[in-house]
Amino acid sequence: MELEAFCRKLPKVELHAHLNGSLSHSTMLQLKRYHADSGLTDNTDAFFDEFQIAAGDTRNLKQCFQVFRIAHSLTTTPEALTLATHLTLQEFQDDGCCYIELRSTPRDTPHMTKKQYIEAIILAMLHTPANMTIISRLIVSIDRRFNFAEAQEITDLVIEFHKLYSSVVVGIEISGDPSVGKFQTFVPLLENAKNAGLKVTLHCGEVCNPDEVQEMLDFNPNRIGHGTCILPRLGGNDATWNTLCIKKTPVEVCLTSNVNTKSIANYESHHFKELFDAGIPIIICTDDKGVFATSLSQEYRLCAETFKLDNSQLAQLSHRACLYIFDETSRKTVLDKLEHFITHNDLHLQ
Ligand SMILES: CNc1ncnc2c1ncn2[C@@H]1O[C@H](COP(=O)(O)O)[C@@H](O)[C@H]1O
Ligand SMILES: [Zn+2]
Repeated sequence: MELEAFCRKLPKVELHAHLNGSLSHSTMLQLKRYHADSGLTDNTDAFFDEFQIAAGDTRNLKQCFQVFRIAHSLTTTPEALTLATHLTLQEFQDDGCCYIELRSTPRDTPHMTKKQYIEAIILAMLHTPANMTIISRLIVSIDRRFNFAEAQEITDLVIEFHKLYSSVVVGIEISGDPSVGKFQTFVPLLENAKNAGLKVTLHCGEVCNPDEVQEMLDFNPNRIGHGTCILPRLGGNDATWNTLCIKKTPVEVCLTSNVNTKSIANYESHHFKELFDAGIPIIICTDDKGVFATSLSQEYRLCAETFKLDNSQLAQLSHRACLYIFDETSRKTVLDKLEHFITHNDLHLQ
């Protein structure tokens, strides 16, 4: 089987995907049509094409955070959010993804509150179109630029919704512009969420800030995203790298995102290699498949091509990723699917 086809067929789990960053060109067009049909204002025409990166182009992180506003102006009502969620889940399913933890930052808009924002995604996940088999769960995001009160409002909502819909709302995370805000602001809130049974993942080391990386690893999150500036050669230090090697905190690796935002110079020098060799759990993810014009199967293919992995090793990566999904009750279902694929394709796990 061709590598591209294999990567698409391989049952995969997506554990790091921001909803508004995952909107494809076609989803955005459908959202624009919904706006037109509903008589809602749509002011995205002038900069619509800036959202998805052009082939071969890069964008630094700061520029990246500007383009999310384009998607945000198309997801301001519960109906638009439902449509965006369903279309995005369908695309992940079509790409061979069988379980996804989608994450999103609740926003107050002229048409809904933060509470209605979260509720709309939960209901969209509970009431998927009939042909949808992908298992979807929600991680609620806190933006680093939020002050304590704003972050507390979101944490309280997540805990409340986790009690009501524990099968859907599985985690909380910190994201947003890494040069803004302080991790320590959110620690007491994350502790509360943890105590309420939620899992925690953190965007960690997207920019050089070894003190914060150390604080994050010492917090013992269930997973971290990116983990770029942890190795000494990438702006971390011996202490941060040693801590990661000892704790073996699972890392959500987003190759295209890291290279497109210039966090990493090129694929060959990506820290995947060191993480892999050190036996640190790796989960291949997309981050923002809409913004970076990628897909989960493309990330697996890139990984195989860059680091010379064979099909069994790719299956092993996907298999191992299943161990770190937040919804433990879905783990067996997902593993069974993958093991069935492995047996029927003559692949071998080590
Ligand atoms: C590229 N690396 C990244 N680093 C940090 N945060 C990121 C990100 N990519 C996306 N986000 C976060 O996700 C939001 C968009 O989705 P939602 O509105 O939440 O669904 C962005 O505004 C940012 O806060
Ligand atoms: Zn991210």
